[in-house]
Amino acid sequence: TGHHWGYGEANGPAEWHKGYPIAQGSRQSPIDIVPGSAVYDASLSPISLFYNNCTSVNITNNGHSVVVEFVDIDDRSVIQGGPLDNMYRLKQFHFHWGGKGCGGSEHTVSGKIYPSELHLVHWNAVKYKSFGEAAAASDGLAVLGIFLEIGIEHKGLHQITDAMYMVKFKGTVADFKGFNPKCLLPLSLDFWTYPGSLTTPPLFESVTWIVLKDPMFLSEKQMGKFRTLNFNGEEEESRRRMENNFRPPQPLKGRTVRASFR
Ligand SMILES: Cc1cc(=S)c(O)co1
Ligand SMILES: [Zn+2]
Repeated sequence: TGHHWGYGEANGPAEWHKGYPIAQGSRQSPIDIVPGSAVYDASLSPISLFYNNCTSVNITNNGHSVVVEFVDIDDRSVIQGGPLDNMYRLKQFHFHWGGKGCGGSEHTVSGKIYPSELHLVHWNAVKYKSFGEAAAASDGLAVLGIFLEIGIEHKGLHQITDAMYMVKFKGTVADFKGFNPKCLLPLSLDFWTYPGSLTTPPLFESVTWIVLKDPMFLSEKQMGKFRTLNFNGEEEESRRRMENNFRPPQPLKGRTVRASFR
């Protein structure tokens, strides 16, 4: 059916406003984070991640990214603290990345773009009955953003990059049990936070963003495995390598970015 959004010339971020007018809204994501302009807020408590009983279910290629999904029928894996008024349930995580030698993060820091960015998506199950309902509510989602930087290989990431051959094409899914994303966190949980949106259509302005200051590191070889994924389905003749699946920074429109650290 019709024209679907993507990251190509004809259907990429610059075109999304045609199908999703909120793309030009007042709290869109990502943004360029300028540390010098962030406001230190001593009232921000530390972020707490209770992932010890998290239950990963599968890994899938949805034609836009590679996604690991979790059981979210109870509060077994939640994020709380920081700017959040209550706990939010972990639903899935996914990545955005660039082409070889190129940037691919969505948030930038004083214009610096990272090779990739990990998004851990959580929803407010205290106030809303489903992810879908929460995703459309101004305080419905909390996304933890973690930059990826090229460096030493990441031991915890191997389980993910080793599974990518099973989800090469759009619409493929594979079992992916027993993965705890806690292993992906950097040492420091210092963060910036601001009110924003999903970075893909429908671009709902429902996300409290929590972006960690420090990146996690992975090797170029591991980063290369992300680029073995395809945007296209196995049956499509046009083979399109999955890369540059990131939305560029959007206007701040008067928003304040708060910092949990001095
Ligand atoms: C729910 C969701 C959140 C983000 S940030 C994304 O890229 C896709 O879907
Ligand atoms: Zn994302």
